[in-house]
Amino acid sequence: MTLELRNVSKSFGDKTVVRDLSFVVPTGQVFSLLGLNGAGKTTTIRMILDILRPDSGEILWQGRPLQAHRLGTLGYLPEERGLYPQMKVLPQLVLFGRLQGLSSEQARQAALQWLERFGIPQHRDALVGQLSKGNQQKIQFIAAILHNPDLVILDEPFSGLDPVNTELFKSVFRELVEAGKTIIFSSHRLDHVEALSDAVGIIHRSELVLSGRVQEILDAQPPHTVRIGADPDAVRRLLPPGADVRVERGWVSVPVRHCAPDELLRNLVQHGVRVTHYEWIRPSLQDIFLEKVGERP
Ligand SMILES: Nc1ncnc2c1ncn2[C@@H]1O[C@H](COP(=O)(O)OP(=O)(O)OP(=O)(O)O)[C@@H](O)[C@H]1O
Repeated sequence: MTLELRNVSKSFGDKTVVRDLSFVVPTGQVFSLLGLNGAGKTTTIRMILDILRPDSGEILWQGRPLQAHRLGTLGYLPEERGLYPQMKVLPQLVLFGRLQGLSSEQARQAALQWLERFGIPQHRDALVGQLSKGNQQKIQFIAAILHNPDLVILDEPFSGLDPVNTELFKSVFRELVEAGKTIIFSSHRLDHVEALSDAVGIIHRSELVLSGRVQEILDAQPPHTVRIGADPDAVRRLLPPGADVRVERGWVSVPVRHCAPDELLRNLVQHGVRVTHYEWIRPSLQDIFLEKVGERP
């Protein structure tokens, strides 16, 4: 009961864009695809959607090719807007619902519920092209999930959203997870990825360079920094000259490679320095990503 990519490759001309990609997403899990611009994420998503055919390899949902499943199995939010700007919101959502196998009435009821959930029932009769960017993104999101698909693919779902709407999208996202949906999503916002995903795959130059459960990847990293609540000068005095001591918002940070953390804490206490906080910091997903791709995103 999974989405499975087995040794999938795709080239355009002589350029290989996805090379021998394999991963498994169990039903009900959230899997994030990460990578720099041009790494091959959207191409991978398009192959899962059967918009593009892999040159080799297989893509299976519940053990069968996606085309073999009933209409409406899949919901997709594309990175580029895919709406009709000259069409009104409600008729447009009804159209999308019907294309996914709903009756007009089912599509209308679902659209009205989701417009309410996203806080924009008043826009049902507006032209889509006249809505703000964030509200168009809400319509795009509704179009992806209106027909209650089992597999939901979201390409950059949070782009163009203000902080309030980002939180709203996150809460809808969590509701989809609670409802047992399998979700594949791609985002350059690694804080969202860390907060929302069960597992990630990092694609770099067309290849999967790291994949696994987020918590296991994070737990496997040794701490790289000590964050201390204490007088920065007192900390500096107890470190070798030239140690990289940073002070940010009242916290003192020292890379682990510049101090022996246990010894530093002992020394601080022995020297009577008041320590209000002492924490070992592990690399975040953003740190791990930057290390794997070796470049800034
Ligand atoms: N239809 C196509 N014909 C030729 N090259 C293509 C085609 N589609 C994508 N590419 C190339 O494949 C590479 C991967 O593109 P893709 O859109 O999959 O990257 P991405 O990881 O989604 O990037 P981004 O984060 O910028 O969306 C890019 O170099 C792109 O130019």
